[in-house]
This record gives sequence, C-alpha cells and structure tokens, in this order.
Amino acid sequence: MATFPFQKEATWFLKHYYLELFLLLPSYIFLVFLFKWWFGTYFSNNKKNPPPSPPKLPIIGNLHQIGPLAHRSFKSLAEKYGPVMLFHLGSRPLLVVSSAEAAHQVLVAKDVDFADKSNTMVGRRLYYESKAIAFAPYGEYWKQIRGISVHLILSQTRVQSLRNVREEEMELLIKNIREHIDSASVIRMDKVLRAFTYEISSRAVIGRRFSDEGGKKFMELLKEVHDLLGVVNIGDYIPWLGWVNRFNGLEAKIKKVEKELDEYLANLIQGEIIRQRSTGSINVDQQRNNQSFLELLIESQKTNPTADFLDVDTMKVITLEMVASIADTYTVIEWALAAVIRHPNVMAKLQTEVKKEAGEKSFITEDNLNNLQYLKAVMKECFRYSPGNTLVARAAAKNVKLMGYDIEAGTEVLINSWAIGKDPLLWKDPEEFQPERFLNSSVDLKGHHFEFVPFGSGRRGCPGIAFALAIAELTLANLVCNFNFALPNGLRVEELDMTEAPGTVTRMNTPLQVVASAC
Ligand code: HEM
Repeated sequence: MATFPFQKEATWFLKHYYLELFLLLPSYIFLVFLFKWWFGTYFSNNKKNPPPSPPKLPIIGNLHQIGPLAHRSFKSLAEKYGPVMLFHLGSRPLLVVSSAEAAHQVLVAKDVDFADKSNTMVGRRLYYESKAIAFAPYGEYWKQIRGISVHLILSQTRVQSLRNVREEEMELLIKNIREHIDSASVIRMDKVLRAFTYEISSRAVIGRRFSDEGGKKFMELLKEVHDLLGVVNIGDYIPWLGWVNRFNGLEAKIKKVEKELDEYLANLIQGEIIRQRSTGSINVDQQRNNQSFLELLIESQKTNPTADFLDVDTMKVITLEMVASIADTYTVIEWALAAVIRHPNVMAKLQTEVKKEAGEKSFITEDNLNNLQYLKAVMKECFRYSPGNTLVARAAAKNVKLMGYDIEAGTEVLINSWAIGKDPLLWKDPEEFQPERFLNSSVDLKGHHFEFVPFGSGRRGCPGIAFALAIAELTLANLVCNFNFALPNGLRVEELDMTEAPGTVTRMNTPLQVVASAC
C-alpha cells in the first residue's frame, strides 16, 4: 500500500488528539464563518450606504417582526427606523417606504428604476408564470399587454361605453336589497356587493352574466385564487424549506386551483373562438363599443399580425386579471358604506346631497355623479382611511440610489400607502373620518399627490382607476339614495369593526351586516 510523507507523524497526532480535534473542529468552522461574515459586512458596508434595518435573526431575518397585517407592522417600525427601511424576509430583501417624499421618488422620479415586480411562488404559478400585467417584469411584453388592455377595456371611451352594464346591474342590486326590506332580514353586504361587481366584470370582460353557464364555478375559483395569494409560503423566504409545501397541503391546493382555472379559461376562450367563427368575424372598428373584452382580444389576435405576444396563455391571464380586478372593487364599496354608517353626520349630509340630485326619481345615473361633490369627498376619504390596497408593490430593476441609500437590484419595494394616508405630518387628525378635508382641495386620487396614492402612480400606476371609481361612486350614491341602514343585534355604530383582514386585497375583518329600510 502506498504511504505519503509524514504519515507516521499524522497517525500519531490523530491517535492522541482526535478528541480535541473532534471538539475544536466546529469552533474552527464557526470562527472561519464569523470572520468571513464580519469581513464581508465591514467592507461592503464601508462601500455602500444601506437603509436602516431593524435587527434581524439568523435564517428568518426580520420575518418575526411582521404581523399578519403587514402595513400596520411596517407603520410601527417606521416610527422607530424612519420612512425608508430595509428588511430581510429570510433571504429576500424588502424595502419599505412610508413617506410621501420617498413614494414620489419610487413612483415617479425613479419610476423606470423601480418599475419591476417581485413575485411570490403562488402569484407566479396562478398567473401563468407572471404573465399578468400586474406581475409581469418591466419590459416589452408588459408594455404590449398593458397597452392592449387599456385600449380594449380601460380607456375613458371604453369605460364610458360600459356605462349601461353598470347602471343595469345597479338597478338589479337595488331590487335585490328591496326584497330584504319586508322581512327586515340581515344582509351580508360583502356577499351582495361581490355578486354585483362580479356580474359587472363578467359582462364587461366575458360578455355574459356570471349566473349563466358555469360562472359560479369561476367566482369560487377567483375566491380560491385570492385566498392562496394571501397564504404565507415559507419557501418564498427560505427556499430550502420549500419542500414543506408538499406536506402542509399548499402544493396540492395550488395544483388543483391551477388545473381547474386553466380548464375554465381554456374552455371560455375556445368557446368564444368557435362562436366568432360560426357568426363570422366582427368589425372591430364599427362595433367596438358593444363588444366584450374577450371578443375584442380574440379579434385583435386574428387581425393584428404584430400581436404575436398574444398567445393563448396571455389571453387567459389577462381575462382572469380583468375579471378579478373589477370584481374586487366590492371591497371599497363595503368599506365606504361601513364608514358612512359609522358616521351618521356624514350619512345625513351625503343622503341630503344625493336625494336632492335624484329629485323625483330614486336613481342616480352616471350623468349625476359630477354634481355630487360631497360624494366624491366621501369616496376619497374612504380611500385615505382604508384603501383597497394598503401596500403598493414594486421592485428595483437595477442598483439604484434612493434618498441617499443604496438599493440593490431585485430588492422588493412596498410603498405603505395606508401609513402615508395616516401620517400626522401630512394630514390633520388623520385618525378621524372627515370627508370635508377633501372639499375645496385639489388633492386627487390619480397619483399626482404623493400623500395620497391608493392607486399608485407613474408608468405602473393602476390603469383601472376610472372603471373602479365609476362603480364605487355610482353604487354608494344609489345605496344611500334608496335605503337607510341599521346594524343588526343591537350593535352600536361605534362598535363597527373597522379593522382589515389579512390578504393581498384589503377586505373588512368582520364582513358588514346591515338591516336595510326604505328612505
Ligand atoms: C378600488 C379599486 C382598485 C384599487 C384600490 C387599485 C389599486 C391598484 C394599485 C395600488 C396598483 C399598483 C400601482 C402601482 O404600482 O403604482 C394597481 C395596479 C393595477 N390595477 Fe388596480 N386598483 C383598483 C381597481 C382596478 C380595476 C377595476 C382594474 C381593471 C379593470 C385594475 C387593474 C390594475 C392593473 C392591470 C394593475 C397593474 C398595472 C401594472 O403593473 O402595469 N385595478 N391597482
């Protein structure tokens, strides 16, 4: 057998000192790692100026400091660490911005640098590998799908052309609530409003009511998608723990929803293609105003030779995205109704304004909305008080400086629009619900005023704002014009729970229940 030099000495050494070696080896390894870490941190910190961070723990980083209502945790932490904070959620860097000035930098001044998105595993999977507008990385594909969606459904002209859909569904909603009046039964407003906004989205996007052909299944699937998007997946933060999803049921649930959703959307698109073939192609220019989003999308794909980005998966995902976004506006209507019920003086003022505008008829049309200044102020105050999205999400597309700090490419960015709307330096009595603050004020919702960004701003700002406001204002006006609302079971208005439920879309923690009466 071959020997190597000093083998005898080495054998003797190991024989006598193996115990010490065995005990000391882990300490040596630990020291080497400690030195490497200190050396790396010392030199990289000397070169870079990272934002302040709360102290973090090994492996989980700052995960333990963030509660289920992340916007509230971030607001408390910002009081200590400032308006620009860097977190590490496991291995994922996250920048949280909580001031109007920093929001302006991210959303507009450095818009392109922060125009990217950082997705969770669930978002990637359920939205076709991030092919949705809101999830797509910044680039040519995103530009194309955002452009076509705005053109076919979200432009001012298209939103206007869908006005009859909103008004017809509004009349049905009023009829539905009237049916509860005689029995004085308790109405779950979240359910009633969700069915109403879903009908609008279904008619605008797919071209038929959800109660037709399997629409209920789609509505259930959308709810499952939402619930899944709100699930904390440990694998997003600590990738080597991703395997737990095979045992905690998450993977199985995602697979099921992924499959059912894909089948539903594939059938929907196939059905529309077959229908168009059998009835002949539509003339898009002449009939654009009367066609659904999906019809126009398929027509665009056939007639536009440059629309090669519009493959079947893209059609599925933007159909899904449009239906889900319109349907979700029910949450802001529910919040708004709860807020005015909780403030009887606001309700009285609003009812006076709306009834005066309605006159003899008991219906507010979209033509009336521009005359309702108090209604618009109430709506804005609702978006300040409880915005539908408490956090606006972006990601750094490259290494970038923000307010003097170095932010690394790929860092996820959250703008805490909820906290900015409650900043006492920007708002007088921010905890008070006072629509009057918006009367005679130039502050609007459209992303020009950075103390108020419920729809974001800049190139990735919400393109659905006109659609969302048209539904929300019309609905609130008609609800208070037709009904008085009391709370069931002797609940006093000041006891109404105005806290948020965890999740990506901010719903009420306790769904609003009312007893309606005619007024
Ligand atoms: C009250 C209702 C709504 C609220 C509060 C809301 C809020 C937001 C916010 C905060 C963003 C991120 C903006 C940013 O990063 O600067 C966003 C993006 C988006 N919203 Fe809305 N939205 C609402 C309704 C709608 C509706 C009705 C639609 C479509 C029909 C829609 C479609 C979108 C899309 C496609 C994006 C992604 C834009 C992009 O990444 O380029 N939203 N929305």
